[in-house]
Amino acid sequence: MVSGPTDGGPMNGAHGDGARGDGVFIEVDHVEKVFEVRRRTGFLRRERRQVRAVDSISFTVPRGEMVGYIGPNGAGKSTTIKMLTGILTPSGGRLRVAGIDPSRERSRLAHRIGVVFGQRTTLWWDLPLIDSYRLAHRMYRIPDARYRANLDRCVELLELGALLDVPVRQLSLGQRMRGDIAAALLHDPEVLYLDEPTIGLDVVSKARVRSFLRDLNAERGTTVLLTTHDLQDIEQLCSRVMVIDHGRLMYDGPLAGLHQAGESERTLVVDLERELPPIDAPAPARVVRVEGPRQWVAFPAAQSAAPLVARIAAEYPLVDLSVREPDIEAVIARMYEERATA
Ligand SMILES: Nc1ncnc2c1ncn2[C@@H]1O[C@H](COP(=O)(O)OP(=O)(O)OP(=O)(O)O)[C@@H](O)[C@H]1O
Repeated sequence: MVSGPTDGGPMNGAHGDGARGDGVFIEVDHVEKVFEVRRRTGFLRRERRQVRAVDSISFTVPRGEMVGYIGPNGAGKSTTIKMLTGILTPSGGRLRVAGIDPSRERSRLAHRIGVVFGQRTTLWWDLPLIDSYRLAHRMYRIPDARYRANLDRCVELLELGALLDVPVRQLSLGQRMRGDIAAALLHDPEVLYLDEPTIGLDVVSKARVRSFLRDLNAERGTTVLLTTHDLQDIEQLCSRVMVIDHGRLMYDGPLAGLHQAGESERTLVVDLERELPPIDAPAPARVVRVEGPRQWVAFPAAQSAAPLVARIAAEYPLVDLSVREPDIEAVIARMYEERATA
């Protein structure tokens, strides 16, 4: 990560090979992963079943982009990341990272990628944090000057100075996560896969991790693929988001477009002078909640609020009103619901 563009580091395409001429760094073309699962169904009986964890997914990621990869539990996110790192071999389709087929040349690729799994650590549990970094130094054969520069920068930006001599098992979750992120970056990876990097962190630690990732991407052009259940991670870091469900890509585009894709709604929060029966709103607008004199009227996000506001103001004893934009959680929940009932 931390090599500057002038010190001969790998940033700015200095690797030369790999990324296509058009800047595409990750290529996923109709990739599938099918697991064979055996289930006991009786005393000596076993049933074989296939789980299609990833179902003909295609996308490309250009160098330097930060992309969110989201979906409900069991959607196929981790399986995709495991195929991108070469841990798993696809059952079908074509996959390239920096021009490398991950499962065929896993160790060659390992020098160019960094991986952080929020729920597991790659650090040595009983050893002081610094020992895991020394090990990575040797394992990845990082040149001494580069290692020192990268470590110094990570220590400074992730505030690890006081933690280097502390055994990993004594670190808090947030401290360990920052330690893990540093470990993944010491060898200057061009792409960083982050699987739930802010899970379980408090607000301050989340902010610190997000700000570090933003800087890393802006300064070093590191490509980032981010899997998370925390949609604020996506809102604050990614201009593009991919939504996966049941192994299929449901949406790939800018965050703003998700609202449209989810056919989301806005809500008019209406304060009346007194408690009244639900407002008679013209369809498709409708009252979705009533609490004393306050009522919530949902209407399509693409529609102007003005006619609805004018009508309510003319027909009801209005005290105050405000319009609430849909939050991304609601939009995505709606997308999942629609798919489940389709
Ligand atoms: N090694 C495996 N053997 C059999 N089935 C598996 C295996 N790994 C994953 N699966 C199944 O594949 C599907 C996708 O799992 P995956 O872990 O990729 O989902 P995910 O989106 O990462 O979920 P989560 O958010 O819960 O981590 C699930 O149905 C899961 O049970």
